[in-house]
Amino acid sequence: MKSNSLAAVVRGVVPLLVTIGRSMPVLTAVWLLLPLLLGALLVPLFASQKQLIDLFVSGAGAGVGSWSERAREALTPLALMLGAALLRVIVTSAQNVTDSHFRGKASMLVQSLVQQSAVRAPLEKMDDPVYYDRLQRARAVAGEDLFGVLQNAFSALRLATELLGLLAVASAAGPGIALLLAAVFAFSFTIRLEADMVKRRLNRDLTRSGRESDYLRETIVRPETIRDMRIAGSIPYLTDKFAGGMLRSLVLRGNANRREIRRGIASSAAQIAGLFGALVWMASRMADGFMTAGTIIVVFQAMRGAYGISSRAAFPVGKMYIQSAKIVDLIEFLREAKQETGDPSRPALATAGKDDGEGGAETPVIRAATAAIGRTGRIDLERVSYKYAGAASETLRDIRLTLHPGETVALVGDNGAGKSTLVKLLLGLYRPTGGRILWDGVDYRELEPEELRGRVSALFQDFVRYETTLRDNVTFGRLEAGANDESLRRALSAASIDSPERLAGGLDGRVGQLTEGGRSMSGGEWQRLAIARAAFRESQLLVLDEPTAALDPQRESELYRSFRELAKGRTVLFVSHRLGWARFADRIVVLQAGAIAEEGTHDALMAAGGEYASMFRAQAEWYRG
Ligand SMILES: Nc1ncnc2c1ncn2[C@@H]1O[C@H](COP(=O)(O)OP(=O)(O)OP(=O)(O)O)[C@@H](O)[C@H]1O
Repeated sequence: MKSNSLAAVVRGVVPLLVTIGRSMPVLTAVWLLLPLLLGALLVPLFASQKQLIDLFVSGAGAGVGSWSERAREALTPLALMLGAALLRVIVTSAQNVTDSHFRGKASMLVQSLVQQSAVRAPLEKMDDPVYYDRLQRARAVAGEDLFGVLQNAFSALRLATELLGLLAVASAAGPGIALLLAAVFAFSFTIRLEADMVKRRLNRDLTRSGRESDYLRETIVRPETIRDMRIAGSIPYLTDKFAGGMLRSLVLRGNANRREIRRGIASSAAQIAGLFGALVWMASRMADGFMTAGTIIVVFQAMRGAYGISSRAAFPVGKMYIQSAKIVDLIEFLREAKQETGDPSRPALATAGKDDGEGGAETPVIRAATAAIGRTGRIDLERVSYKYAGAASETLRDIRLTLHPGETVALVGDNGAGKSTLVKLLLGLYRPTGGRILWDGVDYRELEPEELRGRVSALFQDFVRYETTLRDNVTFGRLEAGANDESLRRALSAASIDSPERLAGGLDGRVGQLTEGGRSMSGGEWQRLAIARAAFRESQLLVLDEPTAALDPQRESELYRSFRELAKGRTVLFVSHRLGWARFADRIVVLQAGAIAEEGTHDALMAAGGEYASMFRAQAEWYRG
């Protein structure tokens, strides 16, 4: 067993319990204390048993003569024994109820912590495969493994407190007996745990290699395989391979079983020797009049109880060893996320310039900036550049661009030119790695992220399909304001959905296949819903990244007709490869390999005969051809 495994269990489980305890201190305290109480109750239970045995078996009740007198004398220990036994039953039931409640709530809490960490993380993080992978692992551990980890931690705690109670009982015969019991327990437990771990690892390895055996077992007897193998003369090779694999796993399992049996024998021998030694010693003390029969019997019981624990505890502790690495991973993920994003109530937009570890607390600068935002809605990009983490070169270089209030700008360019990246910077989802973006002269870094979020809306290429009601799909665009049916219908109509009844049986009709009776939708219908969602936000800047990619020509022209409605009173930036759309923009910006190649109206760019003109002619030619 690796020496750092126990450290990993402690490093994982303790901070996990601290994290949970901070959010639900009472429930955690009760969850931890009930097993302690159960262990402590063993002491009066055994003490009263000892008293009763001494009273009736050895007649040790000094000065007590008749049976009736002894019976009277026995009332107190009897009441104590019954009381302790009854209390243990009650505490056990309370503990079972608390345990399942605690585990359910704790699992919910940790899952929500992981979710909060993910939604608050700067969006650039999602582009980092290492982070994304860790997030997925943390999500899986919080969702699937945590329940089991807490169950094992609870079993281990319960057995540990019971062991402490039994040690306290054994110490009635003297500290030497308690020490002997502790030493035999430690020996038995360690070797049983080791045997358990060896079997677990073997099972894990055999599950992997077993997949190949399963595959061969299935494949070898298929007619097409037999035909193929006969022609190739490979029958003996595959059957030998299968038999060899099976034999190997049999040998390994046999070795592990024999090892477990040897460990079991060693453990039992140590336990019997311990028990025998203790009995001999106690009997000799009894002969000297220093020990009663009651003490010997209860200590004997305590020792047997502790030995039982040594084999029962191997299972939950062994499982925790296996799970500890995942829990350490989860805890580190949560810790790092907290350090990076601070206060959970803070936003998901990139909080550039607020990496002060304070989670972006509101400062006078930010307040003043927020008050200034939105007076006119002019957006300036000043020498903006952007480089993805781990990328060899910059995706955007030296972008200088102004979006005037109410203007419609088309952003065009080849695949990979950097259009979507520019969109994310404009929306405040990414922070520029060079230069700055200003809204009415105020640097994005000084703006309150919620304020900025309130002024922008977007439709992304990879728009989300919310498998809920039609109404939710639209109102998710602006949850804070109450939505009446009329405004919802207006937004739907701007996305060329004139009849929600026809689409999904009404505003409250369900869409998607998640629930029974949900209307399954085509890609284009989902896209129109996403457009309606973006339209529903009363934003100053509307960004549409390929808004028509999934639409058929009929829907596309319908959307074009409602586009003016969509653009009314706001600045619109849209990205499209269909240059027919760009023709109607106030201005066209052509991006080429991360830099602005040209800029102007359709007519001006066509007259200039540059990149845009050649792209437009190529597309027009293609349609004509
Ligand atoms: N997460 C990322 N990490 C590294 N490079 C990236 C990442 N995302 C995009 N890129 C690279 O940045 C460049 C610009 O990508 P972007 O998606 O902004 O281009 P685009 O103009 O929108 O392309 P398209 O027209 O195909 O949608 C591409 O070369 C792309 O490979």
